[in-house]
Amino acid sequence: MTNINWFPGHMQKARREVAERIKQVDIVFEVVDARVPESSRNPMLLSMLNQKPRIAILNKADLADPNRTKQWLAAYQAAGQSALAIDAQHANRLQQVAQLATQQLADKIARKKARGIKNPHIRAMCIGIPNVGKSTILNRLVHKNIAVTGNRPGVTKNQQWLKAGDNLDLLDTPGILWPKFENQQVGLRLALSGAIADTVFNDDDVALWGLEYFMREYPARLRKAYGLNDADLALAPNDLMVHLSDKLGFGEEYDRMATRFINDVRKGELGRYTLEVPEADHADA
Ligand SMILES: Nc1nc2c(ncn2[C@@H]2O[C@H](COP(=O)(O)OP(=O)(O)OP(=O)(O)O)[C@@H](O)[C@H]2O)c(=O)[nH]1
Repeated sequence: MTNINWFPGHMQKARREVAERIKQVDIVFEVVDARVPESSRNPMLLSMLNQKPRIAILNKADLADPNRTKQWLAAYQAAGQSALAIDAQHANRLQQVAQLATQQLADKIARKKARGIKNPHIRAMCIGIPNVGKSTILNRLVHKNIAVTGNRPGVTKNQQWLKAGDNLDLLDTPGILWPKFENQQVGLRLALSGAIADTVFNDDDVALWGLEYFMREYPARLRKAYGLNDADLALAPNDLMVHLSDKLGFGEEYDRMATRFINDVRKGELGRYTLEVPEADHADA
């Protein structure tokens, strides 16, 4: 996992580099974490795209709540945005990436064919915040086709195109954007899911926020994972944390309990979860 301190200078440089590379592709694969589809995107990408087509790839769908993933895909669809949920780790549904890109660029491909180009190639790149799985997707897509397709005119010399299918070429390095902590909730969601491991938050705050979220949204998971009953789940989150600490043998070492809870969530001990649902007016999804 890339560990980057996003100082303003870094952000500007990353932004410039990504914007420059976007110019070289026909379509952008915007990779997000399916457990935090909104919080793990940088809204600034939209302005950098300059109308360039994009496919939202909700990666790590194996860790996310399947019902909520469906809701997210429906929200994207309702907003006219093509989106796909995949599990790059296990190479699940990856072939749909190329299919969707071909569909979305059908007009452009047809125009090229009309000009006599027999097999027009689509040029694409993965973009996203750290740790969402950009490199895994890239590696999986080029897996069987590791051959480098060579430099193209107008492309920075040290950048290469990798063959990712019969008519799909991928830029060899993904574009990294910084996470955007628009509000505290965004940061807490990213921290709890482990989308971003190092944040300004301490474990106590992240764990308490997470426990409250699970009590509200996924109480049955807590019940099962920690053997809790109705009375336990009726406690205030703070009191439940104290109760859990006692129950799991951490006593008054609440910080250890907090870390344990966060790790349980991240490792999937509490099942598959998604920490946000699409808003009704999810206009720019
Ligand atoms: N469970 C699960 N894990 C995944 C999936 N895709 C990637 N990972 C894991 O997520 C971690 C980050 O994946 P990377 O491909 O390195 O992510 P990246 O976006 O390239 O990260 P940076 O290099 O930090 O920008 C790795 O441990 C991967 O194994 C997925 O679909 N499911």
